[in-house]
Formats: sequence, structure tokens, C-alpha cells
Amino acid sequence: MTALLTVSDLTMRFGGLVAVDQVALRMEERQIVSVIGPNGAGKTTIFNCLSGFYRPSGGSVNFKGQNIQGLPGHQIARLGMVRTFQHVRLFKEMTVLENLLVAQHFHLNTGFLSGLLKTPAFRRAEREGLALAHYWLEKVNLTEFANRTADNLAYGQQRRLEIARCMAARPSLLMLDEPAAGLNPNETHELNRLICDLRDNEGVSILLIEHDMKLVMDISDYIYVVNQGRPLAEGTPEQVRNNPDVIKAYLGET
Ligand SMILES: Nc1ncnc2c1ncn2[C@@H]1O[C@H](COP(=O)(O)OP(=O)(O)OP(=O)(O)O)[C@@H](O)[C@H]1O
Repeated sequence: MTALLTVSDLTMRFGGLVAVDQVALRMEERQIVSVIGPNGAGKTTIFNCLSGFYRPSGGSVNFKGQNIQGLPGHQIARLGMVRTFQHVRLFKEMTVLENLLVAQHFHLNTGFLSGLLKTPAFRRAEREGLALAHYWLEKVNLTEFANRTADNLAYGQQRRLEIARCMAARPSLLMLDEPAAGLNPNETHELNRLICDLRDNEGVSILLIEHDMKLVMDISDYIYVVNQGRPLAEGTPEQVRNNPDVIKAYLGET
């Protein structure tokens, strides 16, 4: 099977610190893959390298058959790899609906002139964009808040809006950085269902960084464990759960 994402020897140095040291990952289509590891293990740095926020010091990243290491973030997003952040990042003064419309800007294949003249192609693109925004609002249970500004949403709702906003950009790979952080058990349960729905019914692959081990073990098809920047273990949830090196890395931390 052709991989959706293949990462080899990924390395990121900050001065003398090697935050990510020769990490390898592989993802297929319609898979949930998690990257776990103790605090400071290098997980977010891996995300930053893959999504173009950092230029990796070494290694290669192949996404849908194309080498993307070193490309800027907006180009990587356009290719279909989008992400959320550890701390919610929304357009806080915009409404919930506007957040979802802005996310689609690079799919609205219309120029300045067609916008000015309101050509049929422009109106069709606008209609489709609106329909897609409403589709995702409903999926994440935010329809009734469509006209509320994003900063007036509860924290858990903001988290869901972030995921909806990513999905409105029509990605094939969604990267979620600690999506369960700060959520209550009900919200985490809903998140669990949403992520599985994205894989099963929307055909998206999800790369997940998460400290909530129950969530990770429940939904992951495959798990990579990193420790101090280096690969420590990988396998199915069952294999990782029973790996003595993984247990030691986590217990050592406490
Ligand atoms: N921009 C940066 N400049 C210098 N050092 C950095 C930078 N970003 C991360 N680091 C360092 O790289 C290491 C890995 O950090 P990273 O945030 O990737 O870990 P993490 O596994 O995501 O941790 P956590 O689970 O706590 O979020 C840490 O030692 C961190 O201090």
C-alpha cells in the first residue's frame, strides 16, 4: 500500500539541543496514528517540522508522493496537511461561521475580478463554501452558535471549532496537537467519536499528539513513542502498552 506520509531520519536542532533525533513515521490513508512520549520528548517539534513551521535540520518528509520538507506552511496546507495547535488559535473576533469560511479561501478558485463582478462561478463557489461550513458546524454541534464570535464560545466549543475549521480546508491529513487538553470526560468522549468519524466516514487520516492515554489507546491504529527526541518504540496500542521501555520512560518521568 502506498503511504500517505513517510518521514525518515527527521532531525531538529536548536543550537546544541537535538529536540528531534532521527525520527521515522509512516501513515496510510484512513488511519489514526499517535505520537506519544513524556513532556519535552519532542512531539510538538515533530509537528512543527512536518507542517512547515520549522525547517527541519535533517531528514525527509514525503506526503502523497511529494517531498515537502522545507516547504512553507501555507503550501503544505494547500497540499492537504492541516493542523491544530496545543493552544487554541482561532480568529477570535470573527463569528464561528466566518472562521469556517476563511479556512476555505484557497479552495475558492475565484479571482478579484470575478468577486467584484459576482460572476456565476464566484456565486457558485460562495454557495458551496457556505454549504460546507454548515456541514461542519453541524458535525461538531455548533450550528446554534454560527453567528457568535469565536471568543464567546466555551473552551470545549472552541476546540471543536478548531477541528471544524481544519476540516473545512478539506485535508487528507489532520494533525491534532493535544486536542483533549482541558476537556471534561464528556467532551473527551465526544472528541473520541468525532476523530473516529473523521477516519471512518470522511476518509481523513489523523496524526495525534495526546497525553490522555485512554483516548490514545482507544482510537489509535498505530502508535509511535518518542523519548528525549529519539524513537523509543512503535506498534499497535496493545504492543506499546506492554513494552517495558515505554513503561520505564513514563514511570521514570514521575
Ligand atoms: N523553538 C525552540 N527553541 C529552543 N528549544 C526548543 C524550541 N521548541 C522546543 N524546544 C525544546 O525542544 C524539546 C522538545 O520540546 P517539544 O515542545 O517538542 O516537546 P513535547 O514532547 O511536545 O512536550 P509537551 O508534551 O510538554 O508538549 C524541549 O527540550 C524544548 O525545550
